[in-house]
Amino acid sequence: MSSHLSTLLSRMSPALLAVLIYYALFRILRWLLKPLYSPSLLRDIPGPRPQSWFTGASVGVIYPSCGEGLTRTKPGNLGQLFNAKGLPFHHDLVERYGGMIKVYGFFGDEQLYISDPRALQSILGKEQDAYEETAVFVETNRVIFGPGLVSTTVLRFFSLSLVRQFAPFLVRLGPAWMRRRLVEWTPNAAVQKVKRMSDVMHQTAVDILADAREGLRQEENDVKNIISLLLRANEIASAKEQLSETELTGQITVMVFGAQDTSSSALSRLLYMLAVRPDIQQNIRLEIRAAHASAGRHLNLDEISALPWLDAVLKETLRLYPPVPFVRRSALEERSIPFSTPSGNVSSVTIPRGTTLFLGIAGANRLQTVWGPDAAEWKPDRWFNGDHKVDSSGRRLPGIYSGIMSFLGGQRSCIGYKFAEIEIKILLIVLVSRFEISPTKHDIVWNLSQIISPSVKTTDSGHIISEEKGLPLRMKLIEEHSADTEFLI
Ligand code: HEM
Repeated sequence: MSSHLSTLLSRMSPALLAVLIYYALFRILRWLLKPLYSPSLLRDIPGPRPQSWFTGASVGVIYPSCGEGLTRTKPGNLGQLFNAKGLPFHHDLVERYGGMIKVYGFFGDEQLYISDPRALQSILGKEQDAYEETAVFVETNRVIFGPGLVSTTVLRFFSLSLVRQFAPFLVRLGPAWMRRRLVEWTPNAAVQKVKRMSDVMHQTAVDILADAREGLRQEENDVKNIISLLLRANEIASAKEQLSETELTGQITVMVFGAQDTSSSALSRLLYMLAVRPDIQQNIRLEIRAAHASAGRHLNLDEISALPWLDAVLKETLRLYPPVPFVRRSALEERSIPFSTPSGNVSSVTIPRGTTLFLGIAGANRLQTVWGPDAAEWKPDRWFNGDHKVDSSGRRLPGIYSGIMSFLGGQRSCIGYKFAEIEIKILLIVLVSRFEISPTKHDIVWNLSQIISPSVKTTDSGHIISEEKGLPLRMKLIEEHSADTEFLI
């Protein structure tokens, strides 16, 4: 390939070559100077000062509360928004600058970080057709969840979170088999780990499809699980609408893994909160016992839904600790986004086509204007105090689940939120009625990736010396249940 290029260049007349080089330089210069002659439409939006033009400057300040992981990164770096230890940074950002914030991506690219209810209503509501998932999100998912498409990382010196930004470009590097080879040859442990993960996900999806087909064959029409229903619907769809085998596998992967890590993240945080708050754990236990005593049999879905402490604890934990703290969108065309200013007035900002928006799920879930001055505290009983989930101008957050944003809102909100709710409640009923849950002496940290996950931190003189994924908790069997062979649920 390079010999072709050098042959081509050697045959080109020097004059033509010079014109091409000058033209390329002109385009680059024009792009670099654009901010000087065309003032930014986002110039009045507050936000942290840019410090690095190349990697984007998310913040001009190092937040002491962000922990060692963040203070170790260079200031003014996209890595801060995507840093594994960057959760407090996201919280501080919204507390400091409010619901509409300007942050910076690569090459000074201006982006918005939005938690304001009015703006979110517009983006996820009546204007939702003007926004789409970012190319980064789509391509990364295609790379990781799509079969044989592992092609992210030839840039071994970048961390994976940063590499994610390059996925849209890298995914165009030739056909799938070539990208696969590139990844196989990349001498980087993180890249190889993603490749193995992707392979396991793909193989699992293939196995699930095969099992579902076998189940359908044996049980004919009496199959009710979601994957068999999908397969059957696909079989009877017209040829034009039918999903290919690759698309089917991709759907299964997204469904299984979109459901798994989010739910397990939520459950981890719930168990942890109950461990550190034995009083509230006991409230749940008592109401479960009372419900069992009055029903005298397994609780049905309505009876489970009617347990007030269980419900309040789930809502409050998902509010304060959403497993997915933000999602991103890209503007398909120029749009105006209305938002409330700190003084309570309505303002608006016009965003150019292609602007990247961070939809701040965690930020919106903690807005004092919506949740009150104790917004940053875990207080399940706030859910007993009536509906105060509107901001000062009467705006509700457009979250699909009780006005919290954890499952998002609008047409691309979580399709599995009801399933997640009931699944988590059933698991908690089983665990809390059988075990007393308490914390261990381990130091737990909550890591930010696309989804939050816990790990155990070992420190020496204030420095992290090791970290291991997991959440050790003490589970003590409650005496009266030691002879149980069956749970009442
Ligand atoms: C606590 C558990 C869960 C949380 C916090 C959660 C959160 C979310 C969020 C925030 C989104 C929007 C992502 C975006 O637009 O970028 C989403 C989408 C999605 N979720 Fe969940 N989810 C959970 C459980 C589940 C379960 C159990 C399933 C499946 C049974 C599921 C399936 C999906 C799917 C397929 C989408 C994509 C929907 C679309 O793009 O149209 N999720 N989820």
